[in-house]
Amino acid sequence: MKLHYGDLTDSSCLVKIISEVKPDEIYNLGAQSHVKVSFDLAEYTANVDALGTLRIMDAVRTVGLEKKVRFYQASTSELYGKVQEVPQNEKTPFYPRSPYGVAKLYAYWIVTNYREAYGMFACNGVLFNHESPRRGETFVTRKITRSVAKIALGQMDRFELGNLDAKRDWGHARDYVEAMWIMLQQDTPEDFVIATGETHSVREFVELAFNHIGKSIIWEGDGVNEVGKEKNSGVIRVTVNSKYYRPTEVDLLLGDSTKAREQLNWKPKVTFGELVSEMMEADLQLMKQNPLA
Ligand SMILES: C[C@H]1O[C@H](OP(=O)(O)OP(=O)(O)OC[C@H]2O[C@@H](n3cnc4c(=O)[nH]c(N)nc43)[C@H](O)[C@@H]2O)[C@@H](O)[C@@H](O)C1=O
Repeated sequence: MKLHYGDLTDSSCLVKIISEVKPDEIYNLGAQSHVKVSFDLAEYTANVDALGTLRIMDAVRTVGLEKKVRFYQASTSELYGKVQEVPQNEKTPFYPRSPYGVAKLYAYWIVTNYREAYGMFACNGVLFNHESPRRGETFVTRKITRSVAKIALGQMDRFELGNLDAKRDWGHARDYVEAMWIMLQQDTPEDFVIATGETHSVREFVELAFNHIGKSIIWEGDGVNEVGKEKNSGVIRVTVNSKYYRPTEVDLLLGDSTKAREQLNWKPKVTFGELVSEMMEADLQLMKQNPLA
């Protein structure tokens, strides 16, 4: 395996890498992927997430591999944003709610357009949130499991979150990466929703993470004044800080992956409870080994 340095904002390096490697498959997972950050870095997010996708596809055409390369685009449930129906499937209209979502909307359509215009084997995987112990520390699931692990080990007293009512269809990244690969092994390129079909609130994720360390959380107050307390001791473990709110929020995501289940014979293997446990165990280990992690 060889690592090539490159950047989605640099067309010439993309052409060089693709002409050297002559790949059979390309998985475009590159992005500024943090939704909240995209409000502060809107132009950069558009450049990387929207035009970056165009740059890769054009690089494939420039080197004459458009009939050979299979291309996977990391599309996202953030396209549904202010959801127009519940649950969301491949036919649900899009209504993105962040610069990230809008950039990914461009990417979705340029993939579709290049597939139709140039006969490229290109697929949009419309993946709902997928998590694992490798999740970045500033995404809500990992932020919770890291913080709860630190609380269990006496390294932290409490932590802050934003909107506790947001609901997400959270699956395990391992299952979802398998779906990406299966999409590219088909006879024809198509778009697929990948989701568990279950939705849970941030609040529920917190409760399960604390259950994993033998603690129950009860909630008191409203909005920014809400707190999560340990049921037995009354110690406050979670507070709300409005700095984590987004200017426009995606309140509820729930995916319908019937098409993938029927056509790709794909289904998620890891349950929500197993996902939270795996992430908790990994962060307990990490914080034991390195309290400064
Ligand atoms: C599919 C999609 O999945 C991800 O996007 P995301 O859903 O925005 O992920 P997240 O973990 O940042 O937020 C989930 C929810 O949790 C709420 N929330 C509350 N309190 C905090 C908090 O303290 N931090 C964060 N980050 N979120 C918080 C927040 O307001 C939101 O409603 C990316 O991979 C993206 O690239 C992607 O494509």
